[in-house]
Amino acid sequence: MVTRVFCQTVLHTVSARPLRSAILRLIPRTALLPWLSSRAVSVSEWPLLSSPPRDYSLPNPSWSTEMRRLYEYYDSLCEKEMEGGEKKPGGWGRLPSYNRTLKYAAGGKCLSKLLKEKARLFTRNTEEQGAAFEYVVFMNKSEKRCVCIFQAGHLLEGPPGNVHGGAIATIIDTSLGTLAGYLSGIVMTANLNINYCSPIPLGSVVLIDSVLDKVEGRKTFVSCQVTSSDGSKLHTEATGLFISINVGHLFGG
Ligand SMILES: CCCCC/C=C\C/C=C\C/C=C\C/C=C\CCCC(=O)SCCNC(=O)CCNC(=O)[C@H](O)C(C)(C)COP(=O)(O)OP(=O)(O)OC[C@H]1O[C@@H](n2cnc3c(N)ncnc32)[C@H](O)[C@@H]1OP(=O)(O)O
Repeated sequence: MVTRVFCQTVLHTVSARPLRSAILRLIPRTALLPWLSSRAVSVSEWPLLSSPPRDYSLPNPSWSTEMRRLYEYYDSLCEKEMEGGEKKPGGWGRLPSYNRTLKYAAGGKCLSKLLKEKARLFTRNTEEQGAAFEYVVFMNKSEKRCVCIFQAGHLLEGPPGNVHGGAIATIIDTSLGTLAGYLSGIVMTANLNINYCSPIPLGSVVLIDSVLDKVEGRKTFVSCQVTSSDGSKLHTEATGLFISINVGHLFGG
């Protein structure tokens, strides 16, 4: 039962296939239900979850016209199922985003001691829409690239009227970490190198365009540029090194 809930949770919260596979490898094969083995499971197929968790990557009323315009643009590039079951190829896919990665596994044998009930993903830790990090990540698997559309809320102030450098580092880490995790499985940030070129006004919408530079064994090197939404102004540039880990490393192993 616990295993089943854990599997559901992983499938529900982790959209990147390598990362998802890595987590599911933790679970004895015999315990996996046949329907979990090789396919994505839609929310409606999860009878154990009373209500699906909120997907924070979907538009909400706090999103500005520019944020919505960019969302709709990238959404239009996404692979979509058309009438008759045919898939419209697009190359892009939107990654869902939740605030409690392993909430439903909290009753698990070893996980119960390790997971904190009150823990929340840092970038999704307020329910107040528009207050902090409003963002959505679109992934392009074949280009090994992702674009994060980010609207910075009023709680992220650093220099008056502008976004805090730590908040910028956070959304960069999130974008680069999402790309590295999507491509390489479970990873941790080992190094982030950031150049702040021009301030980001609070409330504005920026694009974080991240690409894979190279993979060397356990090391995934990625980089990104943060620009104004029309691409005319460079706000920030960064490189990141992410190291593939075994999941036990997260729990002191
Ligand atoms: C239950 C499972 C749950 C899994 C998660 C599931 C779902 C997630 C879902 C949603 C999340 C959504 C989005 C993700 C968003 C953001 C991601 C945020 C990521 C973070 O916010 S994460 C926190 C900050 N992060 C740390 O807290 C790391 C602390 N740190 C360590 O934990 C270790 O330090 C580690 C693991 C990094 C390496 O340790 P290690 O022992 O495994 O490996 P080792 O040291 O041997 O290094 C191997 C090779 O990397 C080279 N190397 C290492 N470090 C280097 C450096 N700094 N510069 C240059 N090269 C370096 C070595 O030189 C060697 O290279 P070589 O092989 O060539 O010799």
